[in-house]
Amino acid sequence: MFHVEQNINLLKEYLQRLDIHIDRVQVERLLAYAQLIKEWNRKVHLISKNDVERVVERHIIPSLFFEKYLSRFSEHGVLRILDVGTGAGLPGIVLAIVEPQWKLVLLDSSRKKTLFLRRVCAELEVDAHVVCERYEKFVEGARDEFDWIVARAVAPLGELITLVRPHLERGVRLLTIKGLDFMDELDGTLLKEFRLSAWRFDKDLMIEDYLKNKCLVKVEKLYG
Ligand SMILES: C[S@@+](CC[C@H](N)C(=O)[O-])C[C@H]1O[C@@H](n2cnc3c(N)ncnc32)[C@H](O)[C@@H]1O
Repeated sequence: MFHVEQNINLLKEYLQRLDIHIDRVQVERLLAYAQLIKEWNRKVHLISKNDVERVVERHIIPSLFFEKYLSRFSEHGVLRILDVGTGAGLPGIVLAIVEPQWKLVLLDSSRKKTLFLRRVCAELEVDAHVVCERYEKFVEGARDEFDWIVARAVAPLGELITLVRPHLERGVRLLTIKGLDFMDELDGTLLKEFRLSAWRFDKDLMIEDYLKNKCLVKVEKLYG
């Protein structure tokens, strides 16, 4: 059973704690999205079975962290964001719901998952461009410019940086979410080329243990 009341309350609590202001329709869309994940997860492996009842705290709220961080860069306009390995649309769909003026491209190599994403966009009137392709192929023909790449649970940090290197070398920044021990996932030689900054949410802000040891990591190419 999906604990609707509990999820609404948790979501509202975090929106307030994170100082994110969205209207009632957007809150309903986030919850409807959580419900669609739950329903589709029976036939398509979108998230771990253990997370189905906790989709709000395990998936929606961590995706809101991305929004909170990125929103400071959008004061002067629209952000163009590529979500690499978006899976069920995390964090991309959440960003598209909360920041409908941002331009989101949701990339995943799984046909079934992109089918799900197209359904979410149609059913919830979410404006995002869904692409079913491997990043390595996508980048060959990529014409679009992006400000940021976001990625969650796609690969260990060193592998992720190596994967999206073509965009990092063009000045696009990467934002990902990791455990506090993220440096263990990295070959030190990458630090000669890339600057890493970690951003941790105030521990007191977190009411769910699962979220306490997470941080956002920004990666950008060093020049000079
Ligand atoms: C563990 S899932 C995580 C999905 C989602 N970001 C989340 O946080 O739940 C990783 C996803 O990355 C996709 N993926 C992995 N490598 C990829 C690549 N090189 N290009 C495109 N998609 C990739 C997989 O198909 C899978 O859906």
